[in-house]
Amino acid sequence: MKLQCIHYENFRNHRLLNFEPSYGISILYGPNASGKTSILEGVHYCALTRGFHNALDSECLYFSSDFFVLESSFLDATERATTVRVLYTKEKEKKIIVDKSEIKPFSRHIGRIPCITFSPAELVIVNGAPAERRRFLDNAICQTNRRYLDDLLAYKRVLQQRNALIGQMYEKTGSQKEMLAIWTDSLSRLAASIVYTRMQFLSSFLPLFQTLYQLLSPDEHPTIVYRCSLGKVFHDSSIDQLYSQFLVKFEETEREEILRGQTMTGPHRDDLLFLLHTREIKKYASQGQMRIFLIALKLSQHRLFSDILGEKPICLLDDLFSELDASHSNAIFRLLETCGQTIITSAENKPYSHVDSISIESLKGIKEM
Ligand SMILES: Nc1ncnc2c1ncn2[C@@H]1O[C@H](COP(=O)(O)OP(=O)(O)OP(=O)(O)O)[C@@H](O)[C@H]1O
Repeated sequence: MKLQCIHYENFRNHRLLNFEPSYGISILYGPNASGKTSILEGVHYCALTRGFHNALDSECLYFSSDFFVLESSFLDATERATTVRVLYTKEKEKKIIVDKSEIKPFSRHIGRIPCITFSPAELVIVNGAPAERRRFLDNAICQTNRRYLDDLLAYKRVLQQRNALIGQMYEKTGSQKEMLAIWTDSLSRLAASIVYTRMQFLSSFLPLFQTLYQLLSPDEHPTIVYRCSLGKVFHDSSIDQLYSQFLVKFEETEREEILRGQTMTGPHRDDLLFLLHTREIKKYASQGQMRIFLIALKLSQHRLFSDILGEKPICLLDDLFSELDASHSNAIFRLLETCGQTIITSAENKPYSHVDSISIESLKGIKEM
């Protein structure tokens, strides 16, 4: 997938701006706070319907304005063009228009413009709370598997209903018990399908990840383990086996769940363990090792998407090279040369060959700095 051009109006600090990256690797350089990250964020909106790091739409609105517009055009591997327009107004919320048709719900757009990101703020995937790793895994799967996104949305709804019910169940009544059995069954089915899909994804992802990681840091041995709140699960378990395990677990923990007023087992409680030489990375690794781990995760995601979709995702890499030594930067660069369109932001103009260096000052339009 390639971004041909994108136009920004009232988006973050850009009143009016056009950006046309090259189809290979571009380094977008400029001083701090000149709006480089905001340019990547606009592309992210057009590809994945939202800004970086759960930013609210209203936060992306140029401070004193009432609306923002992003207009972009993409070309896929068969040279078919897709135009994406994102329009946000304070009053009417956000609209996504793809090739002149409005998209609703926004989830229907996910996967159309495959894209991967790297930003220093995403280091929380490696060293933050389990929810960050679940979000990484879910986002990765959603871009290539529509059913998974539907399951996740349905799971969230059923979980809310079940939590609301067990929150009221200090005094059990017959009808509440019947309702609980219905929600538990639905939740178990969805949970089994989600855990199954996550484990399938990891079994394709892990070998790719280990190979790529060792190209970046040859003497280190990373691994990833799926930690399931069900307890021990086998990688070759079927959806039906997982479903039965969930039903048994919910039966065993019913009293405790009612006492606590919440659902204690399920994919919303699972985690990924990231290990380097069998030690948990978030407890023992250096800052540089964590960065390399994250970069390897993202590049593996890129490889996997390319294999599944037959389409190379666009790479949006914010401040990629800070805190990395020259040998790791060079190794990453060699890998990026095969990744298709890549846009890297940097405070400095990096002297790499086969790279289009773009100064943010040179972009057309009015920039507020
Ligand atoms: N909604 C908004 N309206 C106007 N300006 C904003 C808005 N949100 C953020 N900004 C400002 O836009 C500027 C550009 O931020 P951005 O993160 O894109 O810069 P950058 O070039 O990536 O900086 P750095 O090199 O320091 O990472 C910052 O000064 C930021 O405070």
